[in-house]
Amino acid sequence: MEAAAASLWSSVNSGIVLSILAVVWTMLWQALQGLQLQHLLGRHSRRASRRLAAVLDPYLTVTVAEYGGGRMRRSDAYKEAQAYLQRATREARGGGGVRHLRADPAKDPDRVVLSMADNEEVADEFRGATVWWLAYSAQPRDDGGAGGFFWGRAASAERRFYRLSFLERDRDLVLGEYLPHVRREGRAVMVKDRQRKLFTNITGDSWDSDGFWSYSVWSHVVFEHPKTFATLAMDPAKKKEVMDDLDAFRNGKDYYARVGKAWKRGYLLYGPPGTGKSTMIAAMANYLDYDVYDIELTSVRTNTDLRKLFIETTSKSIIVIEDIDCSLDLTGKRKKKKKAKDGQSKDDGGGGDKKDGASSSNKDEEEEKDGGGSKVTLSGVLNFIDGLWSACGGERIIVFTTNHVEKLDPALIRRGRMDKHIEMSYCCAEAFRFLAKVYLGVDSHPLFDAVVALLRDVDMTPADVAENLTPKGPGEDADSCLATLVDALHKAKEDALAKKKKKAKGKDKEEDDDDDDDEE
Ligand SMILES: Nc1ncnc2c1ncn2[C@@H]1O[C@H](COP(=O)(O)OP(=O)(O)OP(=O)(O)O)[C@@H](O)[C@H]1O
Ligand SMILES: [Mg+2]
Repeated sequence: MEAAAASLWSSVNSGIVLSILAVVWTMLWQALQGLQLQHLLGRHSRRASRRLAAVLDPYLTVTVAEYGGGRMRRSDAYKEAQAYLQRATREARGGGGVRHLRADPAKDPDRVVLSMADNEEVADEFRGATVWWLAYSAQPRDDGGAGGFFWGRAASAERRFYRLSFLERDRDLVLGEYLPHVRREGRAVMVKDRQRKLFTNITGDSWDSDGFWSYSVWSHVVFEHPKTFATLAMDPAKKKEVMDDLDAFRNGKDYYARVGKAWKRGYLLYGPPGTGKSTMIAAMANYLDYDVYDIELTSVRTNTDLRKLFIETTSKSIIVIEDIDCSLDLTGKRKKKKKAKDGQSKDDGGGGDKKDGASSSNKDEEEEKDGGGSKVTLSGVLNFIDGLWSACGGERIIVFTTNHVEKLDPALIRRGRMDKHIEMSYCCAEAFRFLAKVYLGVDSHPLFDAVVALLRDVDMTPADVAENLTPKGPGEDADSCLATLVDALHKAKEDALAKKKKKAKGKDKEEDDDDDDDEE
């Protein structure tokens, strides 16, 4: 009982001391403000006040190291904390802000990435709790010359750290909620700030983002395609459907986890040349803010190489195989022919080509051994789309384009592999009106009706319509461009009629020849 009373008394005492200190400190602080010394002493006095308070309510710290656990790659947690703090540094103003910044080269050569300089501290608020982040660095161990070369620049660079300090009473809040919040927000900042890339499977060595000289199955350039859905001409209802589908995919992480599906989606874009399939891919990438991996299938030697390419793609990306029907003979006929030529039974050949999943990998190896040039097979591509490996990483969209959907093997384009089939068609009235608005800035014109009527009879691609609507010189305006389009449509109509007549004539002649043969 006595002990309890003593402890109560001591906590009351410490409460009183704390209150007195707080009052004294507030008075001192106001006096300093009055003397306009806040800017000079602000940071030092804040730190001193925290040390004072720490005597009564101890601080806990968490250190985030740039290269944690002896690994060669920068730790994700460090990168996320850095991105989070970069934003906090950008947003902090006045006395609470960081005064000493560190500038690192940015991807854009004219800019720098600003972060906290060493020994700078920034305060952050989270649900009523205050935390403090301190940046500091340590010199690396000297491991004597050669090692440094092999481990790359990272080994010789200084090691950087962030130390997070918080009050013990906020322990659960900070560890359980604030730190995950920092990582999440940091990731979002990284995604927003990153420069999107267009990758191609022409291999090369390069410095990676962590300063290592590395071999990569992909090489890239910055992705800067200007096309967006706002300038893509297609049936508005169809466009909305595609955009809604992309939104559902992007926000569907929980849904995919709940139904036990890998977080990926396949799109098949089909239609005649010039109807906007490649353009649609650029619009999708810009809409989702994803990287694009463009696979040139004829340069992929084996199914194993195709798998490697897939594994090295990152999430939040669109993987594209254009003109899939032309890239390779994916129907399995090639193999049957070859086996027939070798005098082998047909039964042990092409049937297995359509197998998917991990079980087909032995078949893949067999298939890879015969034939020359690219030996990617249908089963290799099926595996690539929805084999076990394809589930790694998540958040990927796979897009195939083709001019001849009827030529593709049904196994390749069944739902589940290519979940959404989008037909890109010839220019319709809506698409024309849209293009006229985008290219000429006109909503209506006396020639619109003529164009719309002609488009009903003639197949013209959006690419051709767009070309005719593009002013070619300073004297050209909406009137002249629309007149050019009407002429082009008339000509296309005449050509189509002439072609039709010629075809009919050819057919009649063939029938006549057949009749003669019968009579003979
Ligand atoms: N629907 C469209 N909306 C706006 N512009 C379009 C559209 N379709 C085509 N274009 C324009 O036409 C050009 C060719 O289009 P694109 O390369 O996307 O055609 P494609 O369907 O991929 O053709 P291919 O089958 O030959 O690869 C692009 O530069 C684009 O600006
Ligand atoms: Mg194309």
